[in-house]
Amino acid sequence: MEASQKDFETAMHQVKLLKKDPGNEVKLKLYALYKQASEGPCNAPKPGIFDLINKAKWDAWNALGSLPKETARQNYVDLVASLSSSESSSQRKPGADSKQSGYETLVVTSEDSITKIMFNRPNKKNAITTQMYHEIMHALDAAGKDDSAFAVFTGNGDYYCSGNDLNNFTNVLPDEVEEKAKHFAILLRNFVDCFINFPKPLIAVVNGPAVGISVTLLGLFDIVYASDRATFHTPFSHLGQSPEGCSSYMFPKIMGSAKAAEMLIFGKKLTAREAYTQGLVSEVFPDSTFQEEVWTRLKTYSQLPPNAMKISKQLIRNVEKEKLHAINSKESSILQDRWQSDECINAIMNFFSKKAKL
Ligand SMILES: CCCC/C=C/CC(=O)SCCNC(=O)CCNC(=O)[C@H](O)C(C)(C)COP(=O)(O)OP(=O)(O)OC[C@H]1O[C@@H](n2cnc3c(N)ncnc32)[C@H](O)[C@@H]1OP(=O)(O)O
Repeated sequence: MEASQKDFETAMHQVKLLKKDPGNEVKLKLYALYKQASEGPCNAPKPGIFDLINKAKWDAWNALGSLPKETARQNYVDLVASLSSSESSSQRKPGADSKQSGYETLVVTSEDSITKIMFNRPNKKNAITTQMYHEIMHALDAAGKDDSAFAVFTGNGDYYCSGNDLNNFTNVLPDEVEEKAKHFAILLRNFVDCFINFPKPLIAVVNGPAVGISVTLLGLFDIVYASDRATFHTPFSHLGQSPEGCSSYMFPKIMGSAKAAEMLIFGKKLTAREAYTQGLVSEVFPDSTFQEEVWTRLKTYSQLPPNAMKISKQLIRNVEKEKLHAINSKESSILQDRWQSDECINAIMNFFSKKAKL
């Protein structure tokens, strides 16, 4: 059920009862969601650069873009619920719903036999930092072993995920480039291996635009539900890079080589409907009812016998597992070279000099 105005007001009251200061990042998130839910997209003039507090608040609100009021209200209620529940977790009975601790870039929750892994850097469009890669690997490992029926990825805020955080490649001295590239190739390979190996059904709830590695990985997901606001974009050539996440194999297999080439070589951005037509997405929902429809459906599916679902997923996927590992290894090693190329280094510098936003 979508959060009502009454739920929203109750949550506003609950915030005041929190005993622990949730920290500035969370407070900014609460502020932004509150403003978006009550007033809609940011319409206030941007504060001056020296007005630090008001600028941080404005940035947080503005980062929510055109997120619908209802979704903001729901996210606000969910966030307050997760803050309240983590405060009272010491009194909670074992087995009850819980937000898992130890994550800074994700919100990981277990509810209704579903492990939900939410990218949680909405101000940065959920770009994946090195820390986030590690947290995702950790969350997947735990979700594979816990008693949930399946795992669901989604994004907080207006984006699903803007792909690799390009800051991962900045502040590297010239004589460190080779070593860093090797380090990231190993990280990438290990990261994608976790998706190839994940033993249970893996579902993506694509709440908004998806870029780069967050798109390519979808070929390794079992079901992809998308809001009609979502887009799918892999600007590898623009960045002097090449495909990863086994997309060089999975995308041609899913959508045919001609369509895959438009995405992977030319960086063609697909709408949710196009991604559905091309077989990358299982179903598209209107954004206004997306969360309610998808989660109602997933809660029903999560009551199916978990072992049967797990065995079916493995039957479908395991035939190609070794091949996927080999492809992942090859893609990672090619990227290791690409990251050291002038094409790639210049493209990343352009992004940060704001000349070439993709
Ligand atoms: C180690 C393994 C490596 C695996 C390799 C994977 C390859 C890829 O994933 S390639 C794809 C990389 N991603 C991109 O190229 C996207 C870059 N971002 C953008 O083009 C735009 O930010 C956007 C289209 C996603 C959103 O544009 P919009 O105008 O709406 O918002 P912004 O003001 O640009 O973004 C807000 C804020 O977030 C920062 N940000 C967003 N995405 C990234 C990113 N991928 N890396 C770093 N930072 C990102 C953006 O800089 C803004 O930050 P400030 O508010 O501080 O300016």
